[in-house]
Order: sequence, then structure tokens, then C-alpha cells
Amino acid sequence: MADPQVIVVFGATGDLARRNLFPGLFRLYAAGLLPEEFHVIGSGRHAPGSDEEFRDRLGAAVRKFAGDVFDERRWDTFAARLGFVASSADDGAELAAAVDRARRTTAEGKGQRARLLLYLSVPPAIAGAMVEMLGATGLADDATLVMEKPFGTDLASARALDATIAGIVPEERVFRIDHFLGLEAVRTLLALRFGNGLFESFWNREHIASVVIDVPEDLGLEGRAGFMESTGTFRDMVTTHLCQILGVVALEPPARLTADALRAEKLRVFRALRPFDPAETVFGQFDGYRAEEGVAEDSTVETFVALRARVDNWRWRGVPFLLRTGKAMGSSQRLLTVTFREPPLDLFGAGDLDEGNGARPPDALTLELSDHPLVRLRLAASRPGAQPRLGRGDFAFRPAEFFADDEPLEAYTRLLLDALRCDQTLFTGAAEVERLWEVCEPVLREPPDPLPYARGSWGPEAALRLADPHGWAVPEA
Ligand SMILES: NC(=O)C1=CN([C@@H]2O[C@H](COP(=O)(O)OP(=O)(O)OC[C@H]3O[C@@H](n4cnc5c(N)ncnc54)[C@H](OP(=O)(O)O)[C@@H]3O)[C@@H](O)[C@H]2O)C=CC1
Ligand SMILES: O=C1O[C@H](COP(=O)(O)O)[C@@H](O)[C@H](O)[C@H]1O
Repeated sequence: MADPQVIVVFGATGDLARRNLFPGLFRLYAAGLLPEEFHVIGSGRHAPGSDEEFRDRLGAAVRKFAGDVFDERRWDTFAARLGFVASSADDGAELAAAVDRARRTTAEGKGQRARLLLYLSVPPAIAGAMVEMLGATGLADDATLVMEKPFGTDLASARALDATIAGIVPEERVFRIDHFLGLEAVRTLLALRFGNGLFESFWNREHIASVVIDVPEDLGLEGRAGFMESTGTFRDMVTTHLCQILGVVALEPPARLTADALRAEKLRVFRALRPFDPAETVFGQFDGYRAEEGVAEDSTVETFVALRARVDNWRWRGVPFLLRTGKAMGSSQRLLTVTFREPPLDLFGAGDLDEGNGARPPDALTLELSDHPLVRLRLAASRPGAQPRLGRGDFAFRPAEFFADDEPLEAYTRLLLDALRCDQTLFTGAAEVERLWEVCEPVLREPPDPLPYARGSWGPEAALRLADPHGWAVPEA
């Protein structure tokens, strides 16, 4: 990482850039993880005013989202290397000239041009045209290219996008990002499964009754009506984040922890993933969505999805994988819950464990899908006293607290760093993405009518029933 570096963020005035990308770059800078010589150019069709105004806007965002590492002096030195140059899919000439200048000046005296990373944080429908522009202007010639999710909007467009990219940037320089893969929780899960002798022996259909990936969000549109109307929650969250987490839960032990090995195993899971069935998929739309600014008054776009997935392989056949996510729900949480089968004989009287609802068997492993994940193993335990009675007990473990000297990396910060050092391990491959669109195709072809749900609720009633008999992970049983 010693080489001088220029980074161009397309979509620099967007929500992701404000909340994650610039705060992530700033965290890397604050941690001394960016090269000494670097320059960042934001781009988009509409300039946010002068460079000064752009920096001020970003300064406010980074102050809000970067957390404790923010400090004014550090920000000023970072911001001095920031600028904005407008570009669009039709016209990248001014940007190409600015990038060329920046690459020379950033590497001044080193006898080379600075390395270039291009980050496309634009709506999926425009991604192909933007890549063509990068090719036509020569910007992509020797650059690393990061592509935001969702990659395409269906199988045909993902294939077309892959073909466009393949003609312009070699695959080893293409980084399809899915920030859920950058969560500390993913590394925690891999370490639990493959760093211990314990878990793999029961990580299969013999012992596991269900897997729930539950990602309710309490936030609404946050000014992203245009994005929601054109993308919807199924494409935005399910085809991407939730499926990627499913892939990590279900994959076979890779021979090595390398990009090739990990992606190959994830691809094998996705090949075994049965195409989603519209009859086992519930779409919802929160009450009041159609009255939001920028939303069509007869919109049928889904803001909520729940579905039952199945992995038809030797390890998982018959185990339901339940996926749920939605906007304007009761709370924001991300929980993976692996529920184990009940013991064959009820020696203690199961009624003792039925603390009012009786829905979920006692033993389950839960993992918060976050950057500071909590791992919880809930078990039946003997209650002290004269009678043999069972209660529920938790073993809880938060790696960030246990290893208090080590600082977890926020997901985007980690993935930006990985892209800068050309490590594709936590990025998705073209074949994975294409297979996932294939799996999603039946639902895209015949989307269920979205059912209404109240803001602050857990989604439509039909979705609650989809998770029988154990229920969703949130709110906790
Ligand atoms: N926001 C989030 O929480 C997350 C978003 N993402 C992904 O990030 C990407 C961007 O999302 P987000 O920032 O929320 O979207 P926004 O709508 O907030 O921002 C989109 C950005 O793209 C630019 N843009 C839009 N259309 C074009 C165009 N035709 N040509 C060039 N630039 C264009 C816009 O600037 P201008 O209009 O000036 O051109 C704007 O800067 C999406 O792919 C999304 O899936 C991923 C994870 C989380
Ligand atoms: O990709 C996306 O992710 C966010 C949820 O992730 P978070 O890390 O910001 O909590 C989601 O709200 C957004 O709609 C989606 O585009």
C-alpha cells in the first residue's frame, strides 16, 4: 500500500457515499492505512457547488458517521486531498483529464502514475453505461473497479453487465461489493465453523431444524424514494445481502481461506439453492408508502420481503432457510438464528421450557450480523432445586469485548481496504451473482402482490405464518 493512489467515487453526492464511503475512507486515513500520497475525486452529474462546498457537505457527514475517530484537524488534512469533477455516462472527458492530472501530481517525483481505483456507487440501471464510459475515456485502462450492488437488475442485465466489464477490465481487477460480506460477523461465523472442531459435526440437516436470516429495518425511505421505486426490496436486499449470508452459512469447508476457494464453495451453495417459489414468498408495502414524495400513487413496489428458501444438497436437504427484511418495521436488527432439532426423548417435560409461547426449541445459535457481533448459544439447563426442571440459559460471547485490544473494522472500511490491496476474498464473483439472479427469476417473473403492513410492525400477517413453527428471530421468542 506504499504506492501513490487516486480514488474516484462515482455517486459521490449519494446516500451511500455520505454515510459509508467517505467515512470509511476517512477511517482508513485516520488509522494510517491509506498510502502517504493519495487523492480522492468525487463525481456525479450534478456538482454540489465548489470544491469547498463539496468538502463542507462531506465534512458534516463524516463527522456524523465516522464515529470517535473524527477530529477537525485530521479532517482538514484529509479534505485538502478531496475534489469534485462532474461526469455522466455520456461525458467523462473532463473527469478523465482531471484524473490523469491527479495521477501524475499524486505520484510526482516517483517516475510513475498513481494507481487508480474507480468506485461505482450509482443506481444499477446506469452501471453498464457508466462502465462503457470508463472504457471509452481510457479511465479503466489499468484501474481497479469496484461495483456496488445490486449487480444488474435481473439475469439478462447482469450477464450484459458482466460482458461489458469483461471487455474493459480483467476479472482480477473487478470487485463486486456486498457490504454484508465485510461485516465482522462473517469472519466470526467462518471462525466459529472452521476454527473449531466443535461446530462442523452438527452443522447439517441431522441436527439443524431451521436457519433464519432476519433483517428488519426501522428506517423508511430516507430520501431514497427514486432508488426504492426503481429497485424494490427484493432486488436491493434479498438477491444481495441476505443470499450472500445464506451462502456463508451453508458453504462446505473450503480447502483454503482464499478468494478462489471461498467463492467456489459459495457458488456451489447457490447452484444447489432451489429457485425461489412465488408461492412461498410474501411481499409487503408499508402503510403510507404511496404518499411519500417521489413514489407513484399506485406503486406496487415492495418494501418488505419474506421467503422460504431451500438448499437441495446432501448437507441441507429439508432444512428451511427463512429470509426476511423490510423497511419501516418494528426495529432495526440483523440476526442469524440457527435452531437445532429437539432431543429424541423428552426426559424433563418440555412444558417446563414453554415460557408463555412455546415456539422455539431451547437450543439455538444466534449471531448478530454486525461489526461488533454477539454470539449466543441458547441451551436448556437444569434449574437449581429439588425437582428436575429445565430452564433456558445463554452462553454469550462478543469477540470485540473479549479481544478488547483489537479494533474491529466497519464493513465498508474493511472492504475499501481489501479493494485497495486487491484482495477479492470478501467480494462476489460473476458466476455467483448470475446464479443468484437465476434463483430469483421466478419471483421477478411473477412477483406476489404486496400486502399492506403497519409502520412499526413485523410485516404482513401472511409473512408471520411463513416462519411456522419456530417463528422469526425478531422480536425474540
Ligand atoms: N444507501 C445505502 O444504504 C446503500 C446503497 N448501496 C448501493 O449504492 C448505490 C448508490 O446508492 P445510494 O447512494 O443510496 O443512491 P442515491 O440515489 O442516494 O445516489 C445515487 C448517486 O448516483 C448519482 N447518479 C444517479 N444517476 C446517475 C447517472 N445517470 N449518471 C451518473 N451518476 C448518477 C447521483 O448523483 P447525480 O444525480 O448528481 O448524478 C448520486 O450521487 C446503489 O447501487 C445502492 O444499491 C449499497 C449499500 C447501502
Ligand atoms: O444495501 C443496502 O443496505 C442497507 C442496510 O445496510 P446498513 O449497513 O446501511 O444498515 C439498506 O438500508 C439499503 O436499503 C440497501 O441499499
